[in-house]
Amino acid sequence: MTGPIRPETATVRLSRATLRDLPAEVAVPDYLDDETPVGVVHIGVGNFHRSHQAMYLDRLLAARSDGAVAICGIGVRPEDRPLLMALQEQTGLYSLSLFAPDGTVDTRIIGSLRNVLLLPDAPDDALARLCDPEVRIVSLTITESGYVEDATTGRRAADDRAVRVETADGLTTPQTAFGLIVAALRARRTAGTSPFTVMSCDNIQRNGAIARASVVETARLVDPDLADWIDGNVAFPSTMVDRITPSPTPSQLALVDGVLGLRDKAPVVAEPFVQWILEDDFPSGRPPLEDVGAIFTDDIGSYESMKLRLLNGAHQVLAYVGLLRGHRFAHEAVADPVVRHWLDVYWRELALPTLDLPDGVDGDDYLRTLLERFGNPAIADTLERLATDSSARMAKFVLPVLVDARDRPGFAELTAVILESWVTAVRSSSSDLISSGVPSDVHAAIAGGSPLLSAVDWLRPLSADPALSLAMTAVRETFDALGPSEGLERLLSQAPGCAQEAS
Ligand SMILES: NC(=O)c1ccc[n+]([C@@H]2O[C@H](COP(=O)([O-])OP(=O)(O)OC[C@H]3O[C@@H](n4cnc5c(N)ncnc54)[C@H](O)[C@@H]3O)[C@@H](O)[C@H]2O)c1
Ligand SMILES: O=P(O)(O)OC[C@@H](O)[C@@H](O)[C@H](O)[C@H](O)CO
Repeated sequence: MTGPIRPETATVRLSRATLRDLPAEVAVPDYLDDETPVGVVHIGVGNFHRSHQAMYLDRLLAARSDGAVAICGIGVRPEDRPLLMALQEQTGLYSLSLFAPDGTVDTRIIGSLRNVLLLPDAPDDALARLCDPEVRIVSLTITESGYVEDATTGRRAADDRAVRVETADGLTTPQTAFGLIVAALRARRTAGTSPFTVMSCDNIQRNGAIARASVVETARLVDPDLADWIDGNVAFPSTMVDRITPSPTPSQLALVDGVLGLRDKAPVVAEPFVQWILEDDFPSGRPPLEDVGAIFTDDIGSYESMKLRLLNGAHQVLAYVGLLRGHRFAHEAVADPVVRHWLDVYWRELALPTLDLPDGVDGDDYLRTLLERFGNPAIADTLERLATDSSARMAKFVLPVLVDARDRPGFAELTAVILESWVTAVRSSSSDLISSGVPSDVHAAIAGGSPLLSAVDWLRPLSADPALSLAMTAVRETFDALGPSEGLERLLSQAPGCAQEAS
């Protein structure tokens, strides 16, 4: 979803030299000439990293905080080349514009990304960066599908084609994020340099454990002793990250151009809301992120579950029900009473009862804030973005709710609507982004009309529920008879909890 990369024009470009030409209301970094070291290497320099972690480090650098560090960004996929080149030309500078629901836009230039490089173009430089003793953290936003080992889905590093290729030659030329991390940890161990901490910032429950398994099992394919050393000596804290960060729309790009008065080829737009909760497990040291709003906790699991089930899970329901109701943007979908009500049913009948909320968090407040965030028209989040990579997202965000909600009243009927809306929206979508995120087993089940519950691997935990199969047939019949949009309206009137007005 990274992009768009904007074409070359004659317009003056964002650069260190043109910072002084920006209007006074655009905050600019005044720390670019200092000697602050690069202390973090980040893999996956997409939109989100630049609206979130890079912004937190920008705040620390701007405050001249002890322990502030700059970032080196690395892309591992050739598709990242245009964005990374644009950032290189701008010496890592880019604008971050926060679009508030009232239409105000707050733009600042972020300077924490000291340099960027692409692994396939500069493998030696990339490895050298990770081996620099000043680097204490290697962080990741490589999407949920980027992790190669996951006990809950049965995914194994040994089955990953790219990992197999790079480990077959002993990781002399790492190609993946995990190959690069393992090669660097091996070199640091040999050199007697303490290991860095690996920090996943992807939306995955227990992202630290999934990152650990992905690194350790990649290492095991090259050297079992190294794998055990990594397992015993490297920290993998879990994190919960939150800020809705879509790809900019053309009108947002035009607005950012107008604000800057010059051309930024790599702008980021996001909502004003931001949250970062971390497990405090950084034995090699870390920046004082708590000074700029991050929260360290011993209770990371309950923050993760809350966010993944209530926000990301609801994004899935919103996307498929919203698409079937004919909407394009998240804010349009939540303004539709039928979609809004389905969201409320998902939250109150299924997701919320499965959660132990973190101390001090009120569920009603959290949901109210989510509705405001989803309803932000200025951010213009598309349902297409939310429906991308849908099979992985349904498995990670929605399935855990459904598994834990099996004894809830109305479970079969509500789950049937969620699953059938997903399949129907995916089947009827003309978007390549949406259909390419659905693996072949799901496509085969959809095309062959075979029962979804037994055909799709990640749905197996629900496959032994005959009431659910029956309810899914009933939903399909309603969609066939009335069309999905009207069908959703009809089914809503029969859904448990819908007599109560959505709060
Ligand atoms: N965008 C958001 O609102 C948001 C909010 C919270 C968390 N996140 C997390 O950040 C991730 C990235 O989101 P984004 O908005 O930056 O997306 P993006 O499309 O802008 O960037 C994705 C990045 O991931 C990299 N990537 C994808 N697959 C990879 C793989 N197999 N190996 C290595 N790198 C890979 C890409 O090269 C790119 O750099 C999400 O999947 C999610 O886990 C995003
Ligand atoms: O980016 P993903 O794949 O984790 O999920 C899609 C959206 O739900 C997600 O990007 C949210 O916008 C984000 O998690 C908000 O913090």
